[in-house]
Amino acid sequence: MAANLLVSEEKSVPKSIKQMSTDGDEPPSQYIVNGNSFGSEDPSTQIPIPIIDVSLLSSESEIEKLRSALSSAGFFQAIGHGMSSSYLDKIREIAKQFFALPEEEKQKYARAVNESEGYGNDRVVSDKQVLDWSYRLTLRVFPESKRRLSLWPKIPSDFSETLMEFSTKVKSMMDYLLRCMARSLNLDKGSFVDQFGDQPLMSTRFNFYPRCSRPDLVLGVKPHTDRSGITVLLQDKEVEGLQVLIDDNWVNVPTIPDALVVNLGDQLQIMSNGIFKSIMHRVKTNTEKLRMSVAMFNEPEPENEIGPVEGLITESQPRLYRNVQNYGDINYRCYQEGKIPLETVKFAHNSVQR
Ligand SMILES: O=C(O)CCC(=O)C(=O)O
Ligand SMILES: [Fe+2]
Repeated sequence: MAANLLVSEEKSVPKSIKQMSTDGDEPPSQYIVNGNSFGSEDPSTQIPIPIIDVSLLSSESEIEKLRSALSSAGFFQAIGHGMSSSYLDKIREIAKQFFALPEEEKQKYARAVNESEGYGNDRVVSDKQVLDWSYRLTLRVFPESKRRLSLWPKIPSDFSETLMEFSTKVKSMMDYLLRCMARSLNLDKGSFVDQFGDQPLMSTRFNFYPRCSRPDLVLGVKPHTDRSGITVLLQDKEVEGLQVLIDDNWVNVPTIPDALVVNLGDQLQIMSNGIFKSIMHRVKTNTEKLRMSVAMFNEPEPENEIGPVEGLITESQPRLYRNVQNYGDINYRCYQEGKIPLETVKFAHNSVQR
């Protein structure tokens, strides 16, 4: 069934986004978002984006701020994470240098059709799919044994070393945050992080969004929730574009140069029995400036069965989700079939609770 939905990625778009961007072309129909533009954009709606100081999370007041941010929006800007401004600039710099390489050089790391790792555009899974106005380089960083080093750029020469170091730092921040999240709900501190297992999957995605002549019609990334457990995002230092859906309004996430955006993915919504939210987000395009970002996604070992933490299942808050294995596959299949992945793993209340 699903295989029928796969279309040839090569055939789908004749002219590259880069070329269309340079030529100022009117984007072709495959890129036009119509009909599914749920949520409204009202610049007068000022919803403040929570800021959490990671270095203060030993205090009860900051933990409470964390709980409140994750249970309302599932999302915050992290400061006090120990990575300096110049260090974060170094990460932005390797992204910038890679994307500035001639296309021919970048193609050495091209993503194979129907694979997720490597350099290229949006992965095409359906004829009906609206395409993202972006290029990305996706690389698995953990477990180390699953790195495909042939896809790691040789230029700039410090790319691999810089990425390995950044991944290690982000991973340890994520593990710490997962413990704090459990603490914020009065759970054992391993309640979430232990579900990731010994060999969680962590990938990085370098995103590059060229200028676009029709930001009113074309998105850098379509509305989605992340399939991960937890995502950390380094935004462009100057150019905004990320928006989150809060109370049916698309809210801009301002760029704070030293902050890392943290958002939960679907698998934390499952583990927290729906208390924490996996936020819907998207990326806008713009006519003036290109934008870059670096996302790190961490998700449980696929063989691990994950599910709502027992302590969060109560009479007033019954089990919302069933236990699942390999949520990544479920998410991918749903995406192909146009279903909302989290809806398909909801617990049927007439079955026996485990
Ligand atoms: O570029 C961004 O700001 C966000 C990208 C994103 O949501 C993703 O890669 O999943
Ligand atoms: Fe995302």
